[in-house]
Amino acid sequence: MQWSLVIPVKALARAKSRLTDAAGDAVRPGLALAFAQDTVAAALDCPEVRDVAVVTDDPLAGRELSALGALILADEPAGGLNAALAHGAAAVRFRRPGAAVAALNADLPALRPAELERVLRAAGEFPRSFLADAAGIGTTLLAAGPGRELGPAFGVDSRRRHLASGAVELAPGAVDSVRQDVDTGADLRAALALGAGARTVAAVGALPLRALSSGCGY
Ligand SMILES: Nc1nc2c(ncn2[C@@H]2O[C@H](COP(=O)(O)OP(=O)(O)OP(=O)(O)O)[C@@H](O)[C@H]2O)c(=O)[nH]1
Ligand SMILES: C=C(OP(=O)(O)O)C(=O)O
Repeated sequence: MQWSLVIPVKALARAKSRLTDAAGDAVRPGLALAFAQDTVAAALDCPEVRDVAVVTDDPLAGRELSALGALILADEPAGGLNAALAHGAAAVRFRRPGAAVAALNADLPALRPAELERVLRAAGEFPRSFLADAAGIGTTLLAAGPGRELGPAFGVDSRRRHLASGAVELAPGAVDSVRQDVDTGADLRAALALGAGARTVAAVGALPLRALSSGCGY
């Protein structure tokens, strides 16, 4: 089954606030953009992915992610992450009513196409399913097969909410790169250890050395 991915990207100036100690205001927007670029590029390289729609109002993110091949949708109705995802899924299905749709976070800089392929193949077995994040508390991917509502409930403790909503928790092996979202300096070190994409590696190269030491407060 081929999937349409919906990837939400918050305005870069406000994104990744939990990385503030590791990366100050001057570099954090560039880091958030690099995460999104590496996520979208890897997603578009995955054979199970038909297309990628990015929901964002950020002009720079829109230009850069469009250049990679993503369709850019307005961040409507300006009601936060879950409203943006519901809007994105509806827009995808307006164009192709039978689409299988999956929401994927934009902060997966180590994402590998082959690992995303394993997750999406597993998702194809269920009407609605999700993948928990590396911390085991959140969600990095929520999938809805043809004819099923996405029903996004991302945010703090979303693993529990997605389970309670009836979505099946996926447990494919060897998909660390799909689980490794980056919220903190420790997450960023973990993503770099897995092997982050080229844009993230370049953006991290611009950080002061202390940002990635384990004494940065995380
Ligand atoms: N389009 C859109 N995307 C959002 C919004 N809020 C969060 N996101 C995206 O949702 C995904 C998960 O975001 P979070 O990690 O919860 O938030 P964040 O802003 O990136 O990081 P924090 O500021 O540290 O919470 C990322 O891809 C964000 O860019 C929103 O209001 N609109
Ligand atoms: C939005 C989520 O991600 P984060 O852990 O980045 O807040 C989530 O896990 O539902």
